Amino acid sequence: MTKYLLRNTALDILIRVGEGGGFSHLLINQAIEKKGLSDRDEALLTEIVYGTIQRKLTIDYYLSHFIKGNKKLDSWVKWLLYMSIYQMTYLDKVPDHAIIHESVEIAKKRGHKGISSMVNGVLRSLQRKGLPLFEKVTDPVQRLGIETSHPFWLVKRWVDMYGFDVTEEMCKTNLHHKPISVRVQPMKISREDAIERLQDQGFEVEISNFSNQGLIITQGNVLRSNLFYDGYVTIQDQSSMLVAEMLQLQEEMTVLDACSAPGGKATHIAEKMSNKGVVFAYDLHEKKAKLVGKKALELDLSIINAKQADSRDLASYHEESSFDRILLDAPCSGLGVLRGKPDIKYSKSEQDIEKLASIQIELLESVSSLLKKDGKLLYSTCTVDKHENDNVIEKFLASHQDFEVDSSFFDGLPEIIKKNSIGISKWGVQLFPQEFDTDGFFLTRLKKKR
Ligand SMILES: C[S@@+](CC[C@H](N)C(=O)[O-])C[C@H]1O[C@@H](n2cnc3c(N)ncnc32)[C@H](O)[C@@H]1O
Repeated sequence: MTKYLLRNTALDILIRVGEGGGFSHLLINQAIEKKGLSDRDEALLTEIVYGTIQRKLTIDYYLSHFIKGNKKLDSWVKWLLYMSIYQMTYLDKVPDHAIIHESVEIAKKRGHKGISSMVNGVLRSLQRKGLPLFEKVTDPVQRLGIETSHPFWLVKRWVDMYGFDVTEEMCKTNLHHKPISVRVQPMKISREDAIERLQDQGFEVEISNFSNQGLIITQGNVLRSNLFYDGYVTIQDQSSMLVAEMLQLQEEMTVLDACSAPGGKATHIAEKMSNKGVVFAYDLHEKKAKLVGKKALELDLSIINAKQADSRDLASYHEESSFDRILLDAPCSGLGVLRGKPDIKYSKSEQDIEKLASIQIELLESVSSLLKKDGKLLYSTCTVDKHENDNVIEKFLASHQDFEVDSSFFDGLPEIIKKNSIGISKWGVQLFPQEFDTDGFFLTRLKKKR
């Protein structure tokens, strides 16, 4: 594909994301499949789209110094400028004059001469004058938001919850790539053999401290390895691997995974049970529930019973006290996964967080009645927000005297977390992305006393 076409494709994706017409990771995958891109083109397309979205607010601040007044730009022109400024500022491989030339060509084809001259003028004056300084922004919270491209409300919320320093580190970490980690399917291959085979194929691999099935791939695209194709390893963030590790699973248990799609944790649970027992895996959406079944098949796990259901109504399918273990990996705002899904930081609002917190409580209330006495319930989210994490647990426990936080949960955490985590509270563990290079994630384990 020519560089011109590649940038045009990137622009199409950015415009659709900007209009709320899809998530960037899905649109990129669609484009890659449809256009059959080479590895290099795929990497550049991904870099331009993700990078531009990831830095959107910072770039908008830069742009505001070169387009004065309230000049209203068409959405496609704005994205073209964002995309061009991203490449000029953050990518060294392509010279500025080539980026400007192609942007002007795109502007000519999509618009008219006036627009292409304006694009040319803006990009050339940015090239000539250089980038404006952040020091001009005097409020530190606002400055942090602009510098790291996070919306003001979110930075302020995090500063109020966790303090300025933790927030600053988190925002900075969110701008960088996260290493890919995989989970080995232990019934098909040992971790040692998987390491050897991956290394033989040229991958660089490290062992995870979070799970004895976990590996971190520091070099190489594991999606292209035959171990991945053949279901010997599956992609999973290390923080998510902690969930099944902390559920104290045994063979022949009856387990509920109330919010299970696409099935990362349900399959891990089945592996921990050596595929003996039963895992009921539900999801609100039929299509998504099917993904869980598909994933179980890929990993040769037969004890997972994946179905569609609203887990707030599970009492109509299962009797009270029927599960040894329950996982509630709740729907959440996803503010812990901004490195992989940068669109989330612009699409979520404080009202969404309120709504999600009520759904999380409803789900907890409903599934908790299905837990056996002495059973364990693990609650987790991939977000960094007290309202959806600590506060949900606190509220639930205040009205459910028969439950408590299982104190042995904290003893069982990996040493690295026990020694270094800044997010341990009496309600559970908040992992920040900067701490262990994982997603931002919350988990805790509750126990039923009577
Ligand atoms: C965080 S994701 C689960 C990820 C999954 N546990 C895994 O490891 O692959 C939350 C899931 O909850 C589902 N969900 C949302 N509301 C639900 C409800 N009321 N009942 C059941 N599932 C629900 C969503 O469709 C989404 O797939």
